[in-house]
Order: sequence, then C-alpha cells, then structure tokens
Amino acid sequence: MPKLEKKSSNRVSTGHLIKYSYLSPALGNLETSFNIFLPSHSSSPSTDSTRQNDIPVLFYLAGLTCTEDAGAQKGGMLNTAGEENIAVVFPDTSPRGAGIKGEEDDWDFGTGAGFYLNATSEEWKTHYNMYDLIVDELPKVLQEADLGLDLSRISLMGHSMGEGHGALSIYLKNPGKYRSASAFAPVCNPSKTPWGIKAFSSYLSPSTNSDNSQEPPESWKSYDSSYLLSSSSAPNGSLHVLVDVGTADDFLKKGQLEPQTLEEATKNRQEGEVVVRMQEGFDHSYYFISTFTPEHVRWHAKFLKA
Ligand SMILES: N[C@@H](CCC(=O)N[C@@H](CSC=O)C(=O)NCC(=O)O)C(=O)O
Repeated sequence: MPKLEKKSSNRVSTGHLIKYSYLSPALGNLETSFNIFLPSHSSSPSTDSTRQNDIPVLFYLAGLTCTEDAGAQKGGMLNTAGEENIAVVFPDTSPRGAGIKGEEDDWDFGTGAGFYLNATSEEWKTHYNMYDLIVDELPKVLQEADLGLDLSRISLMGHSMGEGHGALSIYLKNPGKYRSASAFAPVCNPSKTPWGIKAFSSYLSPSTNSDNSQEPPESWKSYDSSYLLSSSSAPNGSLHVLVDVGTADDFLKKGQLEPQTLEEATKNRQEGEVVVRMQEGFDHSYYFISTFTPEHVRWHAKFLKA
C-alpha cells in the first residue's frame, strides 16, 4: 500500500483539514495529493483499541482546471460536514506531470481534466486512471491510514466535469456501492457534448463506433451518466441523486451540460429518485456551489447515517 505523507493540517470547523500526498499506482506512480476534512472526534488522539471506525465519507470531485484545494477552500461545506460528523475527501482532478505530449496545452484537457475515467488509448492509459484512483485506490489508502473512517458508507458529490461525468457516472456504474450522489452543474451527456467529445476522443479508444452509426462508441457511453441512467440495472427506487443547475450558467447556455438529457433518462425510474433542480440566476462558479453545499451535505447525511 502506498505510504502517505502529511503535507499540512489546519484546524477548521469542528475538525481538521489535512493534506496528504502519495505515489499512486493507479496514476503510474505519479505523486497525487488529496485533502480530507476529519471532524473532531475522528482526529482526536485515541489509542487503536478505542478508535471507532464510524465516520462516513463524502467524496467531492472538482471540475476542470481545479486541484484538490478548490472544494476544500471555496466549497463552503465544512461547517455542515462538521455538524453532521462526516469526513469529506477532496481528490485532485487529474494526474500531474505525466509528460504526455499535449497534456498542458488546453485548460479543458490533460492536466486538470482527467474526467474520472480509465484511459484506454496507448498514450494516456499508463497515467490517466482517475476512475481507479477514486473507486478503488483512495478508499484502500484511507482504510490503511486508520483515520477512524467507515469506508462501507461513502457518498459522492461534485461539480461540472466532477459530477455529471465524474461522481454521477461512478455512482451509476457501481450500483449499491455508494449511498447517494449529488451534482452541481453536471456534464450530463459527455459523449455528445464538446468537453466530453474532446476528452473521450483522446483518452478512450476506439474513438468511432464500429458500425458507423451516429451513436457514440460503447466505451464512451460507459462513462456517460445519461446513458448509464437509462440503462441502469439498479432496482427501481434504489437511486438517490440530487442535481442543481444555475439558470445563468454560461456553460449551460453553450450546451456543455444538457441536464434535460439526464431528466429524459429518468423517465422509467421511480419519481423522486433523481431530482434535477434549476436554480434561478446562479452561474457555474463556487458562489453557486457554496450556496447549496450545506443542503447537499445534509441530504447525503440522511443516506450515510441510515
Ligand atoms: N477557462 C476557464 C474556466 C474554467 C472553469 O470554469 N472551471 C470550473 C469548472 S468547469 C467544469 O468542469 C471551475 O470550477 N473553476 C474553478 C473556479 O474557482 O471557478 C479557466 O481556465 O479558468
């Protein structure tokens, strides 16, 4: 198991925000960093024999150009997480320094834009495996670190690339593994919208459908929340998804988000399983996110503590 290096620790809310780094096998042994908010009773000194591994965990997956610091510093969720006694994990958004040609050229591709998938194309597959990092590696690393967490109780929250394509697709790909998923301004249909098409064309192969139809390739659909939702085998009534989108979001206007596609994909699901709310006048920024994160954390707490 990779060895964690503690980089910093700051008192916040009822606990501490701690930054760790480690060499990630999922990312081809590149160093990755994450922040974790540990509410007070999990970070207070205790002996191994008295430690209770009873703190549920919420992952926050940030969007394009962000690092592990965005949600922790600007997301406005730590007071509520402290009140609810929930840990929040903030991973980075991509590998850093893989040295792949083109990796640093664009803000919406490569560094800062890992799209929470496992790349299959030759150039990217060694390092760009953020899906494995989030789903398998980080939970094991956290378990091993013995921080008092209960890793059988995990929920997912995210923003933009970090949710529609990140947390929501991870949630839908793993029925029963996570308690709930919530989203701010998610990229709901990445296999048909510009950011997703650009990323999937390079990270995933093949980049065209074998029968030359208009349908995206299966490998793209397997990371597309709208397709995943419409074909989900999760029993009716078992999903818990909350989505907020601002009506003044420029990326909504530019057709990057397409929340209506996600809503259409819910039509065979039980009412209330997937709630999509349009929030009047809000944009794509952390002002929007931080307005609603307290409500989202409380909503997740219901499922994490059920
Ligand atoms: N081109 C700009 C815009 C980048 C941007 O808006 N990033 C969003 C996420 S977009 C979808 O994943 C973000 O969260 N930015 C951080 C913030 O503090 O708002 C640029 O290069 O900055």
